[in-house]
Amino acid sequence: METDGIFNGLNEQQEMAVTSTEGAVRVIAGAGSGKTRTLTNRYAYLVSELGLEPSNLLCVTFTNKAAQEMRRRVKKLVGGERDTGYINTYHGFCVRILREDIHHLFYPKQFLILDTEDQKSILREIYDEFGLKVNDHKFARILKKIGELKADTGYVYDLISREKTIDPEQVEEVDRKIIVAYLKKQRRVYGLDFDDLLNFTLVLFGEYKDVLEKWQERLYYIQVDEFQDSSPKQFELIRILSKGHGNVFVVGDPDQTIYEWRGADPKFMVNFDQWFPGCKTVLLNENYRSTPQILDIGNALIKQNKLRVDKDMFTHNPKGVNVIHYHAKTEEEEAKWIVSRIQTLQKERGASLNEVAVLYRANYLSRFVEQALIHENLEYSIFGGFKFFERKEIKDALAHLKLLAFEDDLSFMRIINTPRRQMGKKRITFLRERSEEEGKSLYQTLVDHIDHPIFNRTKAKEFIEVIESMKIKRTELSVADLLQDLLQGTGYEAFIREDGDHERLDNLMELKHSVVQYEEAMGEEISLEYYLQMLTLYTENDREDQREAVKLMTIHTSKGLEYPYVFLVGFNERVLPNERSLRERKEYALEEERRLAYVAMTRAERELYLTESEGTSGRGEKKYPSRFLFELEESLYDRLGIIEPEFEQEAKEIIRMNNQLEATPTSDASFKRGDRVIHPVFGTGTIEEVDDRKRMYKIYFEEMEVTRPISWNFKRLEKSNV
Ligand SMILES: Nc1ncnc2c1ncn2[C@@H]1O[C@H](COP(=O)(O)OP(=O)(O)OP(=O)(O)O)[C@@H](O)[C@H]1O
Repeated sequence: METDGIFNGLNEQQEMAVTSTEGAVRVIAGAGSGKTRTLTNRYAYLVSELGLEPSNLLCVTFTNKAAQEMRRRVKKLVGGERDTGYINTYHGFCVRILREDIHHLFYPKQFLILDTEDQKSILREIYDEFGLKVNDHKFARILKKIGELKADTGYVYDLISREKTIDPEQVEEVDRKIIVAYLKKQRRVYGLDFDDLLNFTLVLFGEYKDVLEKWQERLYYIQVDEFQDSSPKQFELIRILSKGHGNVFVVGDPDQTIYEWRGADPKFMVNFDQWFPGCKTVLLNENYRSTPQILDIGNALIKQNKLRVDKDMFTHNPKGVNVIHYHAKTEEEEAKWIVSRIQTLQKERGASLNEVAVLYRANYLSRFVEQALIHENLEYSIFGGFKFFERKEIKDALAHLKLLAFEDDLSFMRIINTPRRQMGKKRITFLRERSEEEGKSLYQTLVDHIDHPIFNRTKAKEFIEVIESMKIKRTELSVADLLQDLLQGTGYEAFIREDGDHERLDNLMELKHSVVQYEEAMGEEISLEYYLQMLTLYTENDREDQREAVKLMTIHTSKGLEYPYVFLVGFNERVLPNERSLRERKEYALEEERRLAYVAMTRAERELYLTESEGTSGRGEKKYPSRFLFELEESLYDRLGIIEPEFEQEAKEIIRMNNQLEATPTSDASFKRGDRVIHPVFGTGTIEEVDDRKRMYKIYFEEMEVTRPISWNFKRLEKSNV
């Protein structure tokens, strides 16, 4: 490969970044400024021009998708079948290290990797063993606590120690008991969850200098993409590894930090020279992706953030069409407009569906667009997720309705043991055999044999009672009410609530909302069968993903991607900015939400559409346009659809009120780390941590032997003299 190929089309700054191979280099690169191109070409430069082997180059990306894309591009540039395994995510790279060296920590090289579902099944076993109810100790909360424990690497030493660990039976406090039991089980199967992968690696490097030196020696050049989203531990890993040869190259855009909520800290990017004195900085501020109109609106929005360094992005791209904001009166109108616009793009611009992306803040928002697309027979696929009607909780919920309507075995099997009713394999086999002998459905067989001793100590009877009572009410109730009563009666909704996964609960709410809307749109009561038949249209699974299709995805998934035509939909207050995040993290969240809107807008190359609608949300709240729209001068976009002046007033008033709530002067920290305090309920404690972001303390309370997060706003915390 000629140097020409590598430098072809690079601008001066990009070329400087590519050829700055020695020492520490930081590239601050704005949206669409060619980060990916720069990283890829630098890698190719190291291989083709400097003659290095890929096995000496570490290239960390943020997602698996990005790693694959990078490998593909690198292969194209350098050719051949070289091992590009060190082009990887942090987790993927840690797996490689551990597969080679974890035996030092007395774990087998074939350790298991646990995903969230595995973690939950471990928890389920523990709850069963201790006879605990999920209700009191939601999985999400316990997993969060496990995550908090794993924020530090201390626990790894317990896991790898060959001494006997604490017996969970001996632990009084229930949460801690669960956590201790979790660690024990995890160790028994040699399972490592995502947090462990990094922690084990750090402990391994901390304890075994020779292992660390081997890796330091091996990795001559290190480069990291999306560096602004690195967590402290990820940064630590890079820092220690780069101590070997000192060649570390990081690329990122602080304006695109969208993972602060889970520990990313842009300070590593912004203050990089603190750790790498004398580092070189390259600024990429020419945008190659978007039209000036798109860039202007993105710039105008991101400038509202206070915690940032301005980069003055510019572009030489020719002017395009204006950005459009479409305001609809209802959600259906919004969806219909989006779809008809896509059809217009096909007709008038010759756009292919592959060139169109629909972005939204939360997964449940895909539903209304999906239905409109299906209605118009436009192919679509969901990037990084499932189509709405293919999501587990939606299929489960609908199985309740189907069971009621058809008593089919498939629906029965889906829900009989979800939530758990002790209807395991043995009892199901019993049912199956009887059902075959008697030629009846599984459900009917269960009804007929419910008094058989095998079903003692199960909750099958309660289940049947709910279904039977619903059968009686069936004709009187609307489909929406049937669904509501079924999900409540069988405990399915509570099960999802207890799981604590907000996304799944949002999806369930959205499903209910969609049934209500459907009935309203039909203008009359519809039968259950009719509704289910209509739904098969949406659940048919005969679409091939390879075909040309509109891409639907969350903004988080869209990071790093680009599309000629982008629709940012559901651009409503409470959605973007997301209400829950604002409640939890106040002004930090507001800035992160603004960055999300910025990431969404800057995905667009040629045309950008911002859409939102009036009406009510799945939670029954009135909808208003996002405050971010009002932050933008109207000259930056064309508005279609009319916002009545009174409605605008009302919207602004609501935003102002929300704003006040968010900005309610959260008091400053009155205590510092190490201070001794008295809490009216928990007693005396020591401040372990002062968290500026969440504006709270972590306090260890001695008498109860627990650590609790306490808000800075809590007024009844007093200084203790003991
Ligand atoms: N020097 C250049 N000349 C022409 N086009 C370029 C140049 N550099 C990058 N591009 C193009 O600009 C677009 C954006 O590049 P890339 O995807 O690498 O940006 P990025 O910095 O990763 O963006 P973001 O952070 O917003 O995801 C791509 O289509 C790329 O091909």
